[in-house]
Amino acid sequence: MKKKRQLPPGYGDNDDYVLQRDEGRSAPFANTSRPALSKSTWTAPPPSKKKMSAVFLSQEQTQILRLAEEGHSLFYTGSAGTGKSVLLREIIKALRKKHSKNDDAVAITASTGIAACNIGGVTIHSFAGIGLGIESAEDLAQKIRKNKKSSSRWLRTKVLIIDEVSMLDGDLFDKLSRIGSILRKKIQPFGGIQLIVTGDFFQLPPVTKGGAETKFAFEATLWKQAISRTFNLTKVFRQHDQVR
Ligand SMILES: Nc1ncnc2c1ncn2[C@@H]1O[C@H](COP(=O)(O)OP(=O)(O)OP(=O)(O)O)[C@@H](O)[C@H]1O
Repeated sequence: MKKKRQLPPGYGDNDDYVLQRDEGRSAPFANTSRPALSKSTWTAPPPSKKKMSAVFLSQEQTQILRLAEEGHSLFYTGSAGTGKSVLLREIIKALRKKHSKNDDAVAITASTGIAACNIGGVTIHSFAGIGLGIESAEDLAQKIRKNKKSSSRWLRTKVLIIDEVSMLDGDLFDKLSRIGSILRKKIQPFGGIQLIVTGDFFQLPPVTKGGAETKFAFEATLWKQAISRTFNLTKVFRQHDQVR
């Protein structure tokens, strides 16, 4: 039976920023209630001899960037073209600068190899050193301990970025969180690592295991504990004729 799609918890909980519930998103691309493509998006800055920043983040993007810099664990989403990737690149830049003394502080990962490539990262499986990740969290943690590279990565990471989270299985999210707690000897989810998670749960779902029912990451037991803020980007930047 087809699973009913639902929004992650936290939508609308947050009063720092407008988190608009976009009811129309259960029928992606076919709904008129989505924000109209903005005409006043961005005009290229005038040519100048001085090096200028190419991106001017919107107010909602800036708000998320600021919270990421302050160390909050957050999830942000938004439909296609709302600038999730652009924002992620800015967050990575800012957090790398913040943790410039530790090269391993910012771990950039995604649920799939292609998505990871797009952001210059690795898959979450590769970061975690879990292989296929079939074993229990305890067994996997034991295995990771024997691998110096993987275990030191877990210990040195301060921020874990996960892109395309819609394709990450909820049980795996819980497992990774427990592994982090075991290896870092801290009870908090992911052993206290800051999480920056993004993706669109209305785009790509997790891969099914031989037809088995999949659990979205936001349905994970530890999702709510691990993610303190949830944001929905609403301003669409991509124009109709723009190719992805
Ligand atoms: N703050 C901004 N100012 C101007 N243009 C922006 C801004 N943010 C994003 N864009 C532009 O909007 C387009 C879509 O951005 P981006 O690819 O980051 O969206 P996305 O949400 O990741 O889309 P998708 O989910 O389809 O991958 C790009 O052309 C990008 O350059």
